[in-house]
Amino acid sequence: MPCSDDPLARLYGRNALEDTLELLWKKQGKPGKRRPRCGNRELDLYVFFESVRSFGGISKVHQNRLMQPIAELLRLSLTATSSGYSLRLIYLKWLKPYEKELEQAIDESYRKINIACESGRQWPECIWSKDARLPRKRSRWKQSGMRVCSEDVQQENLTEAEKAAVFSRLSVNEMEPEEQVEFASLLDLPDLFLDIRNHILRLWYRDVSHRTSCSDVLSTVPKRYHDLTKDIFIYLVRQGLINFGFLGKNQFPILSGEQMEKVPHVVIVGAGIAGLAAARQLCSLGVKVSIFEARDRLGGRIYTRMSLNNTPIELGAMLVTGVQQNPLNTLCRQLNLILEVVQEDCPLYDVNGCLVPKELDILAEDIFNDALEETSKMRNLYKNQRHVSLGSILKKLLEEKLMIFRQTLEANDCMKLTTLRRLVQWHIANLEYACAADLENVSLFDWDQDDPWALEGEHAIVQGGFSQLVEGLARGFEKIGHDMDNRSRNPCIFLRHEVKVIKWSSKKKSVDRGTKSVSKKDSVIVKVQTPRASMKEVSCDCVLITVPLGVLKERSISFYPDLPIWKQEAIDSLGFGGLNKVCLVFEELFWKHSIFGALTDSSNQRGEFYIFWDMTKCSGQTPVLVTMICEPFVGRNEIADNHICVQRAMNILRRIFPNAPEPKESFVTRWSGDKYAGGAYSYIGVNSTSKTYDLMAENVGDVLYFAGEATNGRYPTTCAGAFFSGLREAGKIMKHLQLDILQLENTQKRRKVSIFGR
Ligand SMILES: Cc1cc2nc3c(=O)[nH]c(=O)nc-3n(C[C@H](O)[C@H](O)[C@H](O)COP(=O)(O)OP(=O)(O)OC[C@H]3O[C@@H](n4cnc5c(N)ncnc54)[C@H](O)[C@@H]3O)c2cc1C
Repeated sequence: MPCSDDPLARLYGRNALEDTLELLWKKQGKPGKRRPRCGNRELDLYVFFESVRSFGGISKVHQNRLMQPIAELLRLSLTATSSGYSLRLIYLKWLKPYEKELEQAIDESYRKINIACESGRQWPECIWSKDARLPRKRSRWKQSGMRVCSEDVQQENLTEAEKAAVFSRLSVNEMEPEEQVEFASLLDLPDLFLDIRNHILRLWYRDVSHRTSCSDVLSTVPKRYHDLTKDIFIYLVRQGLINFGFLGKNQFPILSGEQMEKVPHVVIVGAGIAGLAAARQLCSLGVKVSIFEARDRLGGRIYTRMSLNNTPIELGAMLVTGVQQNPLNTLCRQLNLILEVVQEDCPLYDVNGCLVPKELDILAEDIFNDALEETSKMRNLYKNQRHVSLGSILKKLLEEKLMIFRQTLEANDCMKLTTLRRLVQWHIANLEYACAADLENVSLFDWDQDDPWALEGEHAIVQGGFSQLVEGLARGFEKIGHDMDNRSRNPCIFLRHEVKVIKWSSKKKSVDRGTKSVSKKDSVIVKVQTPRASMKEVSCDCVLITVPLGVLKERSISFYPDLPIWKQEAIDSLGFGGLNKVCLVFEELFWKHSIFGALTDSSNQRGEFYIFWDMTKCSGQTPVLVTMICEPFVGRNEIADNHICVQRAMNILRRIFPNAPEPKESFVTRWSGDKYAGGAYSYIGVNSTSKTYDLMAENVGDVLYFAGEATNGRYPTTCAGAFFSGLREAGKIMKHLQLDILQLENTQKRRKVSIFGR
């Protein structure tokens, strides 16, 4: 029987090994035999035994000198000679005498689980790979086709559990740094941790429309591992890795009036995706949550407006970036929404309206990418000048490359160089779109610090509009748009309620372990301006602030006492830039590409209407084009009238399509001038570093928590990053308030779950 590639089967195999060894030791009068150690750590006997077996037994391992790869499977950093020798001795002493019994017991456990899988009883379905053997390699998958309904993500060579781990952005066969901290006692047995963790993730990803309960998980796992499984389950819930989003009707427990008094109360400022993600997570655990939102709508920088003929127009975010690993993909599955993958091909039109010849287009892209690559090598050269900008170095390098190219040209070929210059400007604009900043303000050192965490997969748009995700997250919350007087037992979102003042104290609070409630003595006071412009005070145990960085920079919310200096400095130094859209609704479709670019004459216009996105698929019918205005040209367009912005966009479009008709409807955004946004998204400016994001995320004195796009250094700028940050802070608050996730689960079961989720 080969080793299993399935974590659950491995858990049963491990359990069988442990049972058998204990029995045999007991028979020999050696109960509770201590575990062998090697390289200063406890040896994982199950992995050891199965690895030796998969290599054909200890004699073969010895003959063929295979102990080194086995040491690697055991994660031992031993030299070839010492590992071979000591491991062999350990095997001969601890496992060899029991080989037969162990083989029988493990194989029997594999057989049983196989039968259970085939008959669909008792254990959940397992992927059983006949040739699978340790180690499991993390592999990637091919990009999928045009339409993604996420369950059809076909990942090659990955088992179901491995897919679940990859979906969760976790390493399949390594403990993540956070996991190592939380489960330090398992550092010697990471495979045990990983098998349980990956198994739980798999159960969740099998059906993300329902809550995966701890008892569901325990019913599948050998008793020996129940305590550990509970801990890992709680950790995964707290980290927002399972049981997030919209989980059917029975999501929120109903609290009696008396319970409402006792449970902790959390105020969330802002009903963007970060605030809603946190609110949903906290409510599902029985926390009393009140969300205050200054606008009269949900979603913040996710804003789908309906045109006159009911066509969804994305005025804010429009792309689900990296669909395969994006948690918003899971939300789309839960809400039965369809994601349409965007074709990446982006032909570029020159100022004369003709397509740029392919070879020139490729050449310009190569020049740009080479120069960009070289900027990272320049970091060493400028390491003592932290304020050097990406723009200053990149532009120098580009100029050098263009000069070299010029020397290769014939005298009559100078047109080529001019086009090449325009193309290079286009690429600069495109990077300024991604950064929401003039590259002259972007840090040379850290601008791309989030690259290692880029989410896998293509980009996609949400059919019907992005705001549906936000509406989904807000299901079950009562929306109150008038002066607040919350008698409702439902969790509430108070629209048109602007938080003006937050009074807080960093004094430690006492948590009553009996009731798990936090003493109200030092609670935070939040002052809110209601729709009728009166001020109300609300007290709570802690506040989660999810307002955009632009709002914090403006100091539109006053803190008493002031925020600590480190926090205020982080707010002041992190960059926050602009991006606007002009959305054009047409009667008929007259373009053929999903995305296309337009070159401009002068670098002084490079980011104005330089790219056009076909958003027709968002509605499915009405032709819509969206074009961008990027930094550093956002300001001058925000002061222009709408019709002027539309005409500027149309002028560019008519260079390409001279007969383009007037749009029948148009929308122009002004995110930088928006009082409740102050810009589009964050970037690492010349005064900040990647660490600034960590400071943005740090809570102040267990009472002020911060979420939102600008608090997520791994996934900044995006909706996914904002969503993650909401879950992250909900997890921190759960931990601080000592919320007992399992106790809540049991209470819900006893009450047969009364709900107010619709
Ligand atoms: C034009 C544009 C295009 C974008 N494109 C994409 C894209 O394609 N893909 C992508 O992933 N991301 C994109 N983004 C970024 C994305 O929209 C954001 O990262 C994300 O929506 C941020 O969510 P959030 O919850 O952190 O903040 P927000 O959505 O801004 O939510 C914060 C909320 O706080 C509220 N608020 C502010 N002040 C107060 C106050 N005093 N009291 C109460 N409430 C207050 C605001 O009204 C807002 O609703 C784009 C952004 C813009 C502007």
